[in-house]
Formats: sequence, structure tokens, C-alpha cells
Amino acid sequence: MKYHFKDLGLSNTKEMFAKANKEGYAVPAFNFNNMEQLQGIIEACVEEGSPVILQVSTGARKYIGKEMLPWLAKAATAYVEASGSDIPVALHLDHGPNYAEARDCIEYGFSSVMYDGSHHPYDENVAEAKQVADFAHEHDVTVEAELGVLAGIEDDVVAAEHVYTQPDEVEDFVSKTGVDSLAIAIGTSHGAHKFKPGDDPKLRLDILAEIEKRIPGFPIVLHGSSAVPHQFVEMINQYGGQIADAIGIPDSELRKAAKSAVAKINVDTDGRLAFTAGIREVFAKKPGEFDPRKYLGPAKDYMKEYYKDKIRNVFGANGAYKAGTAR
Ligand SMILES: O=C(CO)COP(=O)(O)O
Ligand SMILES: O=C[C@H](O)COP(=O)(O)O
Ligand SMILES: [Zn+2]
Ligand SMILES: [Zn+2]
Repeated sequence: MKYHFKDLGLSNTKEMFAKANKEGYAVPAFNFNNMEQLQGIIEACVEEGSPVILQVSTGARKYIGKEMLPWLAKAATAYVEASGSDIPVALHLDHGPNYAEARDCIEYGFSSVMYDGSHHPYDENVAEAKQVADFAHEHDVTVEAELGVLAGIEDDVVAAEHVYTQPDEVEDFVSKTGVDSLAIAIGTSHGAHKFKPGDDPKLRLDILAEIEKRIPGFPIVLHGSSAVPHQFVEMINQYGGQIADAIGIPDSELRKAAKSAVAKINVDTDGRLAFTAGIREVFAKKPGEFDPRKYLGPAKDYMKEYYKDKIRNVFGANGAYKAGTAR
């Protein structure tokens, strides 16, 4: 063990999820790749008093660098402490591809890991998820696994159609693996193109209800839950970008899910859109600007304000802990 997550001021997701399910909100899990996105996320959650899961894909971990990442997480928890807030912060591996990557993350200070074996045959998914959970639990790290395949692009896996989670499998899966939370497929998908124009953008909340009946109170995770806000897509296109037919999950669908056993909702695309819109706006309006603070700062602020709104109006996680500020 190079770092243990507790030495970085981080928390695992156990108490976060128990409180979220008891009180009927969902914990936001926001992906990040750089310092400004991390600032946007942590400032939003501190100001709202919301717990937060800082989520890093394998690609993001490579981009940041595995040696630098634990200290970015430590920077975030130091910020929380200085702000007077007491929100718990988790550092979570998103879509971990195998045991080796999950283990390496745990040894480098992650407090939570996802093993995503959803595209493997059921028995292989069970076996590797259990291997990850056994190692993780020795170090008090929590584990998320997945059943069902999200449509769209999932890392290198491309599922053309939704393969919804089968409620009949979930009880067997969680008892055999010992994982702490379960990601399910009920119609969400990754990226900015979740539905085609003309589709009815609905989630299969009936499948969610069936799953809840089989594993009452067990923390459920929704991936691919960005709303793909029009205002940012329009800004991007107005200022020289080209994103066509971008459609996300309506807030109303997510709000229903957040009130149920869904304890964690993943958002990456919305933050990317807000951030990109902010940069493009500055570049278009002030073509002479070349100070990174002058375009990354506004980008961060768009992301932060959007996430604050989402925490209040969709996740319902505001006020779960003490709010603070340190800027
Ligand atoms: O599920 C996600 C990360 O694991 C992110 O989903 P979005 O692409 O909808 O933001
Ligand atoms: O689910 C995937 C996340 O949105 C991260 O995507 P990424 O692999 O491009 O970093
Ligand atoms: Zn998956
Ligand atoms: Zn995902």
C-alpha cells in the first residue's frame, strides 16, 4: 500500500449511501480530468453541503498521472476542511476494467472502486467482482459492480441496444460477490447522444422497482445520467462548435430515481459541456486572450453553478452535511 485513503482525508461510500437511501437523495458522482474541473466539483459540493464522489476513469487516471492523483484528492479534502464543511469525499475508480487496475487504485489511495464486468459472461463477472471485493474489503474500500449493458459507447465496448438489467439476477449477484453497490441498466447511456430526435426519453423505472424488491435498501447506481443541457450545447455551437442532436436524461426522470434506492448518480458529459461552452465563449468573444486563468476560470464557474443547481433540484443532496466556503 503506497497510500491508504484515510491518510488523504477520504471516505468510502458506505455511510454516504446508507444516509442517502435513508433520507431519499442521491450522492453525486462527478468525473474529472484536471484541477479546474476538480475545483468546480468540490466548490459546488462544499457550498451545497453535499457528499461527493470524485470519479476517475482509467483514461483520466493516465491523463492526470497515478502519482499526482492522490495529492489532487488530498487537495480536495484539505479544501473541504479549510472551508468549515464536513462533507465526505470519496475517490472512486470509474469502470475499472479488471482486478489488477482496481488493486492498483486501492494501493494508490482510492476509497472506492468500480469493477465493470458487465460485458463479460455472468459467471466471469461474478468471479472477478468477488476477487475485487475481497481485496478491497481488507482495506475498508467499497466496491461497485455492474449488471446489464448500457447502450452507446462504454469505454471500448459498444452496445448497439440496451441490455436491461435482469431483476432475477441481482440477488444472486450481490450475495455471491459481496459488492457494496450495483450499477444497473434501465435506459441511461454514456455521452451526449442518449436518445434519437423523436424518441420518448424515458427510463425503465419499472425495472428499477423490480430490482428494489429483490434487494431492498441495497445501494443502486445509475451511470450515463447527464441531462445534456440545451444552453451549453447551444453556446458551444454558437461559438464555433459542432454538436448535433444531443439529447440527455430529463431531470424529471432522474428526480424520481434519486428518491428511490438509487444512491449514486454519475455525471460526466454535463460538466464537459459546461466547461467547453465556457472556454469557447471566451475564445470567441476575446480572441486576443491567452491567459489560461481567463478562460479556464469561467469554464470552471459554469460547471460549478450547473452542478450546484443539479444537486439542489435533481439529486436533492443539498444540506445533507454542513456547507462551507473557502474562496
Ligand atoms: O456514467 C458516467 C460515468 O461513469 C457518465 O455518464 P454521462 O456520459 O451521462 O455523463
Ligand atoms: O463512463 C465514462 C466516463 O464518462 C469517462 O470517460 P473517459 O473514459 O473518456 O474518461
Ligand atoms: Zn458497463
Ligand atoms: Zn459510467
